[in-house]
Amino acid sequence: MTDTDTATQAKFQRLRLQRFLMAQLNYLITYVVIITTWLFGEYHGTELQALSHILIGFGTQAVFLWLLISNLNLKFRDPSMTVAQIVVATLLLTYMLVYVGELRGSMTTVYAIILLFGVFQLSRRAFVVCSGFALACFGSLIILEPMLLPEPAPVNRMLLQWFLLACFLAWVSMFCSYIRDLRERLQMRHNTLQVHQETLKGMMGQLESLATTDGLTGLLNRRTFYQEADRRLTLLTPGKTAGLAVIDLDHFKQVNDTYGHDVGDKVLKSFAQIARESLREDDLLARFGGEEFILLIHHADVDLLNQCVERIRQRFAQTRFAGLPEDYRCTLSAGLSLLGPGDRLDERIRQADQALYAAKAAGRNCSQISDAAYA
Ligand SMILES: Nc1nc2c(ncn2[C@@H]2O[C@H](COP(=O)(O)OP(=O)(O)OP(=O)(O)O)[C@@H](O)[C@H]2O)c(=O)[nH]1
Repeated sequence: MTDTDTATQAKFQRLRLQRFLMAQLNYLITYVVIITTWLFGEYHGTELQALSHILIGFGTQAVFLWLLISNLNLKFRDPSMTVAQIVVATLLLTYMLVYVGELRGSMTTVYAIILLFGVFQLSRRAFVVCSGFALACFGSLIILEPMLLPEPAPVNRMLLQWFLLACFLAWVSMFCSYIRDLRERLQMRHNTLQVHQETLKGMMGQLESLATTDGLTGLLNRRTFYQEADRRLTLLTPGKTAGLAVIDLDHFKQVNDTYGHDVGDKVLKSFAQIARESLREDDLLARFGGEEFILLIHHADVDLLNQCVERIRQRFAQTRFAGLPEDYRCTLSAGLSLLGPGDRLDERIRQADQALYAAKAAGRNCSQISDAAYA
């Protein structure tokens, strides 16, 4: 089970416990009714019956609480145990109604309150079955009362109460069904919104990627390079330098003209891959334009910068590209420079560019270091 699953499960368990505790208020009301009717001599049963009702109530609720706290309820098909809790509460209420005499009429509404606990959990069918069960329990009173009490209530009154309860529960069922529909619609709307939110997030990510990277090579684009390089320049501490290299593929026009633009694109993509694989994660590599690339290595001196560029140059010069003849080798030239704290980026790029021209003039497939790097 993932951490998210565990968190969700814990959240639902908390909700179930909250609902259970709320139901205890209902029980409390029935205990208060039993005790007060008994105190006022209105309770038609014995003390033992009154006590047994309260004890059964405490006992059954203790079992539910234990199941919830020990997470054993999670093993059930319905971990909320809604039907079981409704059945127990309905039976206990019926047991109480036998003995509360005149209060019976008003206390029948508690059946509806018990059913309300199932409004979000029970299916429409289960809700109707639970309502039917409540009616059957109350109906059984009409049959059993003459056997249980010496002075049973008049049958006509009992039948009328049963009929009123049936009407009331039918209304509650309809109302709960309406609430459930409303909730389902809200849930659907919420789900749709969530899907839209995910899509938007994805699109934002794509837009960001489009705005910051070069579509062909996947490297950073020129604008993002400037932003990030400027930021890194401000982080340079006195005495430290960053290495800057402008890299240009040699005779690239020839590749395009002879073997086609598609092959040229593949060479550009391969260069990006080779260069990225030859560098560390935090080295900044960007496509500067056309077949020109720019590299910034944080905390590098001339030697380190030279080593990095040489690594790329040699690997690139040894690579065979699909679409080019077997013995055709592409090469690159590079101009190197160093950046120190307080330096102007565009000025250093211009110097690296000049060094690149020098490398081209020196026969290509090599790198040159700007004199300014030694200053
Ligand atoms: N396939 C492809 N070619 C590109 C792309 N961007 C620029 N180019 C080509 O790169 C070539 C650059 O040519 P030049 O600037 O003459 O340079 P070069 O042929 O590499 O010569 P030197 O730099 O002097 O070695 C041009 O033909 C551009 O069309 C691209 O995205 N894909």
